[in-house]
Amino acid sequence: MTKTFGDKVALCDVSFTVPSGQICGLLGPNGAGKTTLFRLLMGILKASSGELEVGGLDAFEERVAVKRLIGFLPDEPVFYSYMSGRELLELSAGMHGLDPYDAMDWIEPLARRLRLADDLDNYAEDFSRGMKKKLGLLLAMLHRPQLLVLDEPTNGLDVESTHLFYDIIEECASAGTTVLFSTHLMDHVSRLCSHALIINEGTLVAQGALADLQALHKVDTLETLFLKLTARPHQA
Ligand SMILES: Nc1ncnc2c1ncn2[C@@H]1O[C@H](COP(=O)(O)OP(=O)(O)OP(=O)(O)O)[C@@H](O)[C@H]1O
Repeated sequence: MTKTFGDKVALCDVSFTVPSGQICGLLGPNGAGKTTLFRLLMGILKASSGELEVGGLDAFEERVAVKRLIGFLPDEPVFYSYMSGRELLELSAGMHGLDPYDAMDWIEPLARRLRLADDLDNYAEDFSRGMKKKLGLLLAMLHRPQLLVLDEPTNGLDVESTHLFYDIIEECASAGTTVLFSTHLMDHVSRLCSHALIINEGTLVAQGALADLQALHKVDTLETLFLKLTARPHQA
């Protein structure tokens, strides 16, 4: 699958699979194409050539159905300014055809674990960056999607919240949810993920189980592997 913006090739012949029920880290330097890949997965963008499927459905042509399979946390979640966190969750539940009371019964314990429950009745626009990320995760998980797609999920989270966030993601994966998340934090991927995709300048340079990738490239750490596969010449 290839995605161009005018003359710019953002993703070039990228072909990948995310193993079901696993946590997969999407890594790449700034501008590598990670957010573009997520926007293609969500049907926000259309591939310039090739295909991208989610659960056997075309990510663009069948994007309404695909959105039922995916929970997406954008890097910078944006909310309606006049709605509280709770109202946003209830609205989202309705859009997914869920009973809002049942949905809140399932999501409120998670809000409590993330220390967000006491703020749910405040306007989401007034939330701090980390609080917006937490609400974004709850919105992504609300309809119990098969695939969680998280764009730099721990950006803006404090240390304790990062641990709580990852605990929840690991529980989702244990329950069968597939997780794909982008980050620049190699140690987080090493700790959390079984698999990784590495993109460099729009090209997929590695994909597979972390242990296999490190053995294949004869490196001890993911960071060394990343630096090896994404080395670029200095700018003049
Ligand atoms: N709408 C667009 N129009 C033109 N170019 C774009 C557009 N969206 C992305 N690009 C370009 O595509 C490339 C990939 O961008 P993308 O945002 O996917 O990178 P990224 O890996 O998410 O980067 P970062 O780690 O900095 O968030 C960049 O060169 C970017 O400038």
